[in-house]
Amino acid sequence: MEIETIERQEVASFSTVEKKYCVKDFVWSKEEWPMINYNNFEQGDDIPVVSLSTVMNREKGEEYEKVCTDMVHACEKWGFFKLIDHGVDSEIIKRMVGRCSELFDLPMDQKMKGARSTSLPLGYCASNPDYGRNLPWAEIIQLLQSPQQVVTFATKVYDDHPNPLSDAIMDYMNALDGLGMVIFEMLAHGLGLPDDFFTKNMDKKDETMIRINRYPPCPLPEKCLGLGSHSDPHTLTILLQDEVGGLQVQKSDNTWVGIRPIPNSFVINIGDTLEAWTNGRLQSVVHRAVVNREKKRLSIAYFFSPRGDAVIECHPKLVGDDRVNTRKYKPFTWGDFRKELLIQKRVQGKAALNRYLISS
Ligand SMILES: O=C(O)CCC(=O)C(=O)O
Ligand SMILES: [Fe+2]
Repeated sequence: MEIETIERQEVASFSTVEKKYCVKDFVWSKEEWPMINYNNFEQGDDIPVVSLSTVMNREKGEEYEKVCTDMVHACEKWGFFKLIDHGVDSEIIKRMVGRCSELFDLPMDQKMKGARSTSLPLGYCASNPDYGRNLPWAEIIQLLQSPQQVVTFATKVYDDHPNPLSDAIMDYMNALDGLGMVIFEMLAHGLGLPDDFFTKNMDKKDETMIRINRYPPCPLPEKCLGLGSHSDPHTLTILLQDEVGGLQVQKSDNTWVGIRPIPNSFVINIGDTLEAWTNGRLQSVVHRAVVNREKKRLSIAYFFSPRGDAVIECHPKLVGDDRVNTRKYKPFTWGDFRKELLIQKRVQGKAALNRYLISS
């Protein structure tokens, strides 16, 4: 089929009663067209795989030290690693994936009952109209780690209470919270900081957010993106991706590499806030999601955040070591940083974090 004909097609998976989309609305500017396919993973196979099998429920010995160091090295070099043997109950994951897929398969008018409001980006959204041009080829649900908000959302969509969707989401969030605290402690330990350096700021969960992304098959994947290039602004992301593939990470030479999905694993990546908190030691790396013609894809990103009043200031141990001998970022609170993010329509690259850079 001619490209022009494809571009004129209506996109049923994103169109609502109020707004009809055609493929052309999702075409990105040329510089952003993905040059490697969703299922090209070879270049990304160097991204480290970390296993927790030898550290879960064990005394903290030599093995623990080694895995902490490996984790830190992965985050210094790549900002990303794959986590296997993570101990999260596979039933919880299966239920979460099942319930979320069911939800995305519902008719649009039912999903729109849980639509996000204009003031707060929480709830269901078909693509992301805030982007103006360059619309993401994705349906997105964003919710805070708040049982009340999750129940309200699920009840709006399904009109019933109690509800298997909200139970699945809450169980998943709670399980990932536990895993996240383990990772934060290991990163702090591997950096030579007190183990609770990060976690002591994470006692409140309501700043933590989940984003569930579903990418329908796309008739023009060479000109569209599921999610444009961005870094995650929060501290740490635990990402679950299904077996399809589509997550790509930008290397320091600006080339893109695909992350091969491994069954029963998570992808962990460092967010901007943790980069600042570690004086740039751990890298928040730009990534994106590409789409494909044949298969729908599901990914679930869980973004950890500290309390709003937590001051993001690196530990003195990370200043003046042999790598960095000055402080790179002004201290800021997560609450202030979050406010900045809400004002921006699209987070592009690391513009938000760069505001706090101390110019040298
Ligand atoms: O779908 C993916 O693999 C990436 C998702 C992502 O980067 C995000 O939600 O921030
Ligand atoms: Fe992301």
